[in-house]
Amino acid sequence: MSSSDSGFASGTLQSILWERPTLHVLDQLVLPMEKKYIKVETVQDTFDVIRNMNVRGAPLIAIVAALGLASHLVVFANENSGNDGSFDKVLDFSITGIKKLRLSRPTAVNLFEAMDILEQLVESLKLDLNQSDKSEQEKVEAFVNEFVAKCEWMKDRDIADNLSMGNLGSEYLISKHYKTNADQSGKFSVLTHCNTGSLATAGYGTALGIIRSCYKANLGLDHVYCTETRPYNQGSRLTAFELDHDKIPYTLITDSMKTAPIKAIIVGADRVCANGDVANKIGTFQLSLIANHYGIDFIIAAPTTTIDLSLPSGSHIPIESRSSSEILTASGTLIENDSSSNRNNEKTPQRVSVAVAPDSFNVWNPAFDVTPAKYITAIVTETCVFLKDPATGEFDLSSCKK
Ligand SMILES: CSC[C@H]1O[C@H](OP(=O)(O)O)[C@H](O)[C@@H]1O
Repeated sequence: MSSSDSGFASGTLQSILWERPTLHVLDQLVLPMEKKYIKVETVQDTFDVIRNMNVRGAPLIAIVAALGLASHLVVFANENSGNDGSFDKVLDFSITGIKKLRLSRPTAVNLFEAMDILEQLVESLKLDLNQSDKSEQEKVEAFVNEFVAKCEWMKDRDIADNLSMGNLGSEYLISKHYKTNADQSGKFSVLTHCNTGSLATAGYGTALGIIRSCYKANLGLDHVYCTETRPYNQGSRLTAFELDHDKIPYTLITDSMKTAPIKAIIVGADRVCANGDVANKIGTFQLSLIANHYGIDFIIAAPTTTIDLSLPSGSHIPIESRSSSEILTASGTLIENDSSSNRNNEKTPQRVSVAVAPDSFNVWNPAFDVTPAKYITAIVTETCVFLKDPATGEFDLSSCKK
């Protein structure tokens, strides 16, 4: 089932709609031309919307996985309530769902952090409830309530992290006293890549959250350049849309353009390693080289749920390779076409894909690349801004250096 409205209501940009136990996700494959929510009812639905990138973004992937599993668990528990062995069935269902969702996308560590939390919760509740004198039905009810509450906690934690990161990152940017123009007015612009806003998280965003906070502070940031971010076009379809929606001055540019008058590049992350190497959307690494060539700051914004201290460096990060069709075609939306009008003769957008090369051409489509820590100026999280130790030139992500 999906609810849609063509064009854009002035409502807030909500990547997910959660009304326990029902989950709808905003279909990002048809944004910005169409606002359509998809109801996610099963673990398979959840896997599919993540795998197919109806929803995307490191934090959002984790939260949709958790809430999608929670939604299906409630229905499964109701269908099995009162039957013998229903508690064991619910435990098995949860573990099986967690294992399946771990396979949806490999690079963003947030997904695995969330699945680890849920797996540990299942194990601890299994022990506690089996040691209790509760009935089978009471065990199931207690388990489901705890599981769903934990998933809702992840959603709320993400929003809180983003707001905190926004403040810390804004303070950091302003502390740099960038002077872009001759009048030394302190006005400056930044560039961002891919989408790291409300559409990549449960709300507000990471790098785009910092941009939102800094712009609202009215202490310098007055323009944002965003790259289109081929092949999925997160920048042209999602980030430009978010900036337009928030009335933050922006300019959309191609991925190859590097002539913008910027003072910093600020991007998100899908996985930050122990040494500060970062996996992020393909094209990020070359931006870090450009930043270092021109001597401008290259800043990573990521909640601590994106930090993976188990990996010593970026060479250990699994990089997702996606379908060649995503590169061989440019997807868009057909607006002006008589055949696309509905029975009321209103123009309804139709999603179209146009071939940019024959499908016989050889393609390589890695969704991410790795930026070495040496090209990174700062890593902003919700708890602190990590800077390199001047003595070693290295990040120590186990402690915060403001
Ligand atoms: C807020 S982190 C978003 C992060 O995720 C994006 O990847 P994808 O759109 O493929 O999920 C991109 O790497 C962003 O930086």
